[in-house]
Amino acid sequence: MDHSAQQHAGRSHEKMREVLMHPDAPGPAIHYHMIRGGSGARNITVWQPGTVGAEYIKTYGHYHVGALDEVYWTLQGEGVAIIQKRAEGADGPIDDEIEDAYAVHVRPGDALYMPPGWGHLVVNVGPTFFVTADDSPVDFGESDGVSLPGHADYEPVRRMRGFAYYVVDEAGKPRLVPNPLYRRAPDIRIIAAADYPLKRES
Ligand SMILES: O=P(O)(O)OC[C@H]1O[C@H](O)[C@H](O)[C@@H](O)[C@@H]1O
Repeated sequence: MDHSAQQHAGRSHEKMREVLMHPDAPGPAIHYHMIRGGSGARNITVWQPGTVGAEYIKTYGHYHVGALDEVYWTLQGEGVAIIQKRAEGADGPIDDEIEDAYAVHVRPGDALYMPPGWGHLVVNVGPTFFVTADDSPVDFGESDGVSLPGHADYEPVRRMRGFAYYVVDEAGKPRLVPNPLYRRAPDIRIIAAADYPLKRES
């Protein structure tokens, strides 16, 4: 089957306003570009450089549905990944209580593991396009499988207007700003990829 005409999508500023620190700040029409080939051919994501109301351009962010995990390989540019785990309540995860979180500085050659259940987004903190490859699956049978795949849950992120931390530009350097809508989140710092402890179990 030739899916090449359906393989790409862009995340619009209108959609991103749901999760921005400053939703009314101006931004590029498209924040990032996605090309999906699935776990075999890989998915490629290209972030625009720049900021929106001081916040660096980022992906929307999502939690995986079910036990799906994912690896991101940085191909070009400089990024910060935010990975966060919600507390578990009697009725499932509690969206505004983050039990554990990491902010990881990534550069070309770094591979970053996103474990099942952990939410993840990635921010472009450099002056160039930021480009990654990843191995999450794609289903072209879904109505919007490239832009909004069924294995990703965006709703908790929309409700919380983003993740527990926004990554903002402060005099040319990334700084974490807590999202005040979260009731609980660990106090974290940006760490190097070499110090990130989560790994795929083989
Ligand atoms: O799904 P979003 O939060 O918009 O983030 C976008 C990215 O997320 C996933 O992890 C995909 O596998 C990437 O290929 C995609 O480009």
